[in-house]
Amino acid sequence: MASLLSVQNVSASYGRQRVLDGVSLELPESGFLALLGRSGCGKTTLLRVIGGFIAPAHGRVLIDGQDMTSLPPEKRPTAMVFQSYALWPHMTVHGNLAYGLRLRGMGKAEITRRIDEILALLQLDNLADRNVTALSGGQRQRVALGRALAVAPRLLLLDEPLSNLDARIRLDLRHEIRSLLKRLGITAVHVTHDREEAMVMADQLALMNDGQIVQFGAPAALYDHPANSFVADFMGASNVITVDLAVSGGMAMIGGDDACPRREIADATLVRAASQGARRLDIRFRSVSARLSECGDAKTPAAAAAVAPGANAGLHLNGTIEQVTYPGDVYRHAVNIGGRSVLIDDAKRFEEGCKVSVFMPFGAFHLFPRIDEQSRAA
Ligand SMILES: Nc1ncnc2c1ncn2[C@@H]1O[C@H](COP(=O)(O)OP(=O)(O)OP(=O)(O)O)[C@@H](O)[C@H]1O
Repeated sequence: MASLLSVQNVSASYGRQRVLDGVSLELPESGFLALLGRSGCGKTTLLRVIGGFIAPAHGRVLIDGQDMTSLPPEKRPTAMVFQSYALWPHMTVHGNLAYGLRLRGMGKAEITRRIDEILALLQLDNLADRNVTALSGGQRQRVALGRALAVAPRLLLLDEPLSNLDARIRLDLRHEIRSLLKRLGITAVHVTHDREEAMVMADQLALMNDGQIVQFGAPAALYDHPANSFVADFMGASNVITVDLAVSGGMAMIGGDDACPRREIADATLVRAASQGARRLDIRFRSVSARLSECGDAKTPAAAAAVAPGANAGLHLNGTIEQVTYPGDVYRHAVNIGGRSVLIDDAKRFEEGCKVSVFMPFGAFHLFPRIDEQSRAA
């Protein structure tokens, strides 16, 4: 399918600070892309380059195959929704919706028809004559969205539109915006640093770090198959244990200390990495992915099998409970494994100081071999 939006090798700087570094992406018609990443990684700058508010130092932005790179925002078929709403405070809802249409020289009758449509679509009909300063945050953001949709853009740009709203309204609006855009077949790029928001709203994620896209793909692809340790961490696998890695007889050997008893793993990627000089391995996992059992229990095969069917179908690590909290539904345990503290959720409460066995089934954790610079150079 031809791309509606094509960003080609874009770099941008503020003065001497390079903020985008060779960013490329493609988005098909009706696609919903979230630019995701920590504060300062360059998401908003990329959105502004797409909208024409910032000129890139290198690269091109194409919409429907047309080069937009040197066009100002008003000449692009885009509309932006800002975090701050950016509504005219002295105008009514109707006045705000009409503003952009008048600027575009649209006739009065057509403006009225278009606005009635938008008011109905966003369930703002009964607020048309109200001044926008007398609206709630959620209503204001709906007006801002309506104003952007009224000009029928080819591409809608959303700059953290939900971040000023309270948590409950944010959850509702996520679904409302996604289903509205899908119904209208609108193509959109959405900036957020909220992983869950990006995952539930967008079809595609571009996870950014330091001015580059580190992984691009469907939410499930980034969640289940993170390309590297950074992506895994951002996608919620924030627990990390580092163990030794070696290769022996064509098998990868991991661990070899009290926290991680030595064991073989038949994994071609690990064997290759170990052969290429990786000596350490980061094991990343989510708090919900591991199960705890008391060390005494886990030593008996029956107890281990009760923890997970097929005791060999995963990894066992040894740790000590440092702290227990109850965020709701499950107990959250801070567990010390080989000097590293990780968080593990379990329906059962394990007391502080208790020695535990931590079981992680295969598929529930991610392995990232570390190749240090010396072995890489060799
Ligand atoms: N107008 C500006 N002048 C100078 N530096 C800027 C300007 N705007 C942003 N920056 C810097 O550029 C970098 C990227 O900023 P950008 O706003 O694109 O990040 P972001 O990922 O959208 O962050 P956030 O989630 O906090 O909005 C940051 O280091 C920021 O401080």
